[in-house]
Amino acid sequence: MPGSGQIPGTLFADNSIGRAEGDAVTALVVAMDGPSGSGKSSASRGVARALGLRYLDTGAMYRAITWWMLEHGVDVGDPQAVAARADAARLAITTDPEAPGVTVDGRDVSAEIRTQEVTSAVSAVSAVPQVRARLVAEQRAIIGDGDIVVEGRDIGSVVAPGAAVKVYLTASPEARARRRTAELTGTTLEAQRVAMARRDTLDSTRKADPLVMAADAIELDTTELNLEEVIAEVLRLVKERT
Ligand SMILES: Nc1ncnc2c1ncn2[C@@H]1O[C@H](COP(=O)(O)OP(=O)(O)OP(=O)(O)O)[C@@H](O)[C@H]1O
Ligand SMILES: Nc1ccn([C@H]2C[C@H](O)[C@@H](COP(=O)(O)O)O2)c(=O)n1
Repeated sequence: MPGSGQIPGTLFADNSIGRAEGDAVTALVVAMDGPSGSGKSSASRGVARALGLRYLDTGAMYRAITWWMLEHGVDVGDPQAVAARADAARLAITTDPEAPGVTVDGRDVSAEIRTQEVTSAVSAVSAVPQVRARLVAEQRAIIGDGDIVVEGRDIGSVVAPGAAVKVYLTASPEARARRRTAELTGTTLEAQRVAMARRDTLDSTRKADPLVMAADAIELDTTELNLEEVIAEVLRLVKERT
C-alpha cells in the first residue's frame, strides 16, 4: 500500500508505489481480460489493493443483469426477449477492492450472481447487443478519469482501448478447472472442465464484442504461477509501461 505522504494511484520513478503531492497526475487504467477461471478477479483485486486503485468487476455486471432476467421469468434463450428488458434493471456496483459488491434495484445480489443457474445463463445474456451497449456505457462512466483496474472479456479491446496497461491472463484448461473445483462445493473436476469450456466457447464466438486478446495486450500464462507471483508480474508490467 502507498506509504505516508503518497497519493494512491501511480508509481514513483524509484519504483515505490504511490504519487507524491504536486506530481503531475496520470490517471491509470489497467485492463485485465481472459477466459473464465484464469485468475482475473483475484489478480485484479490484488493489483488494485497494491496500487491504491479502484477495481471494477464487469463480469459481475453481466451476472447481475442475468440474475434479474431469471428472477423476472425472462427466457434467457430468446435474444429478443432479453433485448426488450436490457434496460429494466437498476444496477449499482462498488469499486472498492476490499469490498466488491453489486445491487440490483437496491437489493444486494453479490452472492446470488455466483449461483450455477446464473453462471449457466450469463453467456447467453451477455451475447445480446442491447445488454452490451448498456453495460459498456455504464462501465465507461465508472472508469471515468481512471485510477482503476478493470477486469472482463472486452476491456482492452472495446471498453477501454486506451488503457495504459492491458494484460490477457490465461492458464491451461486443467489448471483453471482445478482452481474452480477447489473453490466450489458439490462439483467435480470434469464438470468444471466441461462448464468452463462451454462458457469460453460461447464468450469467444459471440458476434458482439467477443472475448479476444487486444493487439497491444501482454499475455500472461498463470498455469505455473501462484497468485502472489501473478500480482507481482502485473505490478512489474504496470511500472514498465507507465
Ligand atoms: N495463480 C493462481 N494460482 C492458483 N489459484 C488461483 C490463481 N489465480 C486465481 N486462483 C484461484 O482460481 C479461482 C478462479 O480465480 P478468479 O475468480 O480470480 O478467476 P476469473 O478469471 O476472475 O474467473 P471468472 O472469469 O470465471 O470470474 C479462485 O478460486 C482463485 O482463488
Ligand atoms: N467484460 C465482460 C465481462 C463478462 N462478460 C460475460 C462473459 C462471462 O462468461 C460472464 C461472467 O463473467 P465472469 O464473472 O465469469 O468474469 O459475463 C462479458 O461478456 N464481458
